Amino acid sequence: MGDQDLPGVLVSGFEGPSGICKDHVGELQKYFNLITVQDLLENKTQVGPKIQAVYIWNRKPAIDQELLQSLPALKIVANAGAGLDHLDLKLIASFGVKVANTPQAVSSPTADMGMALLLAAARRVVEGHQLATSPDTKNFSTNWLGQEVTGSTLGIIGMGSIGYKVAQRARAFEMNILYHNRKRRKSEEEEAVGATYCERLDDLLQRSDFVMLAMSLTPQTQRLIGRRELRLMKPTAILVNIGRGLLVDQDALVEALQTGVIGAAALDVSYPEPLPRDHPLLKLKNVTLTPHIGSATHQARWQMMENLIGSILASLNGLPIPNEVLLK
Ligand SMILES: O=CC(=O)O
Repeated sequence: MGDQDLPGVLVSGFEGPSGICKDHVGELQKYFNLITVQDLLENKTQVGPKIQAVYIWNRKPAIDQELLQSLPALKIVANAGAGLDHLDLKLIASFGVKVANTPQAVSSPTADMGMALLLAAARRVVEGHQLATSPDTKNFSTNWLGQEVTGSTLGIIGMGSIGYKVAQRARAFEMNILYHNRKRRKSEEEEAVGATYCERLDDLLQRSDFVMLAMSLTPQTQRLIGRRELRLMKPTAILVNIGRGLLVDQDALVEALQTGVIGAAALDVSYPEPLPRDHPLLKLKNVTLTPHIGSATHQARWQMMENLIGSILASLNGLPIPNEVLLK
């Protein structure tokens, strides 16, 4: 534990992949007394009442009824990231606790990641790397053909801040851009990136060479891309997912990739994460997988931490909370 006079903030831990970012601990300790879940478990009655905020990093710690009941002084749950599918917002609100997240910090790096995956899958970068570094040079070839990005059509599903930044980037690659979203963007916003609205998802799927999933996971978007939707796509189409694994029916995706229903997939997200090591997606050459690293840059992660510090301090001081998540 840190300085006992500072406000108590619960963090998942300091160690391992689910701990908070190691480089951030010193900065956080300038403002807060960091209390780990382990500290809380070991001494619930003494530690629980000191905790005024929960700092969620890598979707940890999980917030459930039992945890909320053990934190009587809790004011805010501060979540690193844009997605909120791991939080029960109604439950948290029922305890009078606020929620904040960090949407601005993640949108550019996640859009960059979407383009990185799109380009990698189109130009078969991972397979190419394996070929170029293989001890056996007999297959080394410059007849290593992929899909042309310039002039192709990108369909973006989910035109929030991440989707829009993808469109800005895709425009520089001279792509034709279609998008589908719950709400149509203003015409000036469409014109600024040259994006055409597709009211029908099916239209977008049929017309796109690349389909990029950039929406959040909700009960309405869960498994939005299933067997039927994959069959609407072109047999050469490349599906890129920078949203959440559950946006796609993964079994249907495996089948589509194995049988040539679509060309390839590039996924930053899956379910579960990580995939079991014997999962069929891991065996397919036409799959590029990364470990949910959309926002994983030094700059974005530092900004996320600074934003969360700001939101926690504002809530503890009774000020308007930057990036507060309001219940719809
Ligand atoms: O997954 C990343 C995020 O929710 O920002």
